Amino acid sequence: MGLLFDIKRYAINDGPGIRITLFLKGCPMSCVWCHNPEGIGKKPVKLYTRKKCIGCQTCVHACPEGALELTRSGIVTDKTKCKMCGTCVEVCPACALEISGREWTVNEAMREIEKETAVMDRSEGGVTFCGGEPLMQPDFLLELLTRCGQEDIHRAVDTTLYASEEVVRRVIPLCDLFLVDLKLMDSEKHRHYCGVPNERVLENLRLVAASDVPYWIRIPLIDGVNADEENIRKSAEFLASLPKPPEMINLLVYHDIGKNKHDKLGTTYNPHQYAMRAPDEATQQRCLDIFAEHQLTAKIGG
Ligand SMILES: C[S@@+](CC[C@H](N)C(=O)[O-])C[C@H]1O[C@@H](n2cnc3c(N)ncnc32)[C@H](O)[C@@H]1O
Ligand code: SF4
Ligand code: SF4
Repeated sequence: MGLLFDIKRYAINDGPGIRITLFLKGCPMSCVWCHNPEGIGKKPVKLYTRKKCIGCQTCVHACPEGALELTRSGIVTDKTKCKMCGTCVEVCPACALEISGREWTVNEAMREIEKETAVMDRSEGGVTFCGGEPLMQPDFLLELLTRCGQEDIHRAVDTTLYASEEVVRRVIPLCDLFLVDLKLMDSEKHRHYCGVPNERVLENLRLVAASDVPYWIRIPLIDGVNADEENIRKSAEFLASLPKPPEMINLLVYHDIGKNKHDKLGTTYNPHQYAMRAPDEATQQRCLDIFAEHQLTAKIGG
């Protein structure tokens, strides 16, 4: 069994071709900009969309735990009482409540993947395992990778590589492409913004680069955090020093989609008020030029 919080079909930015992307729940990092904050915790979470709520209180009366209350700011869930049974979600006439994260068997997940076989074949696409951090559920991931391999489905793993060396070594022979995030080269800053240092990421990236499996690098490009000349130059130098360069570097321009998700979770986006902005075109071009100076292929976008 594994915990998924989303499945995206017809994905065109998660690797080559048209893909189905499975989002595995749980992440050891907590990047302040994360656009999937509902995927960070290891357990299911409830999302509430205030603007959809009509205030009927059907959920309040239906909840067997008495965990819900209608307040001036809408429905509030007492997390100490809520057992995530989903009763409120089922009865809500306005679809204002949803639970993100449910258990899937490997067979169930494979059936979803197999539904996309024709599209994947036509477009030379495949399946991408994303998250959260897919390496946080290694047994589930390894089983799915094995099964997809048996069916000749192209497999990409979108990861921070923040995992044990043993897990990375087990994933390498079962994966056709790694999409690896390189968020910040300075380990202290990495810890500051993402909650953990980066040494393990860099060590595991050396392992991947020394293997036969191709990899792409993804950098969420954020002015005020990592789009400065020093960080981009250090990233380029590090990548150029690896046994095998990345096939592609995707610079993912910062967006604040996570804000809306935090509103639905009842949590605070960017609580420390860090200055985070999308870099302007001149900065984006400067970053591309630095990678080009190091004979590395980079582009804006996924
Ligand atoms: C949500 S992450 C999940 C995979 C893995 N945990 C990771 O971070 O690489 C998927 C991709 O979205 C990117 N991303 C997350 N938040 C973003 C944001 N606010 N703006 C741009 N890219 C973002 C990450 O850098 C990563 O490449
Ligand atoms: S590592 Fe990825 S999923 Fe985890 S918090 Fe950072 S961006 Fe989000
Ligand atoms: S049942 Fe849905 S619409 Fe009615 S109060 Fe609860 S969340 Fe709002």
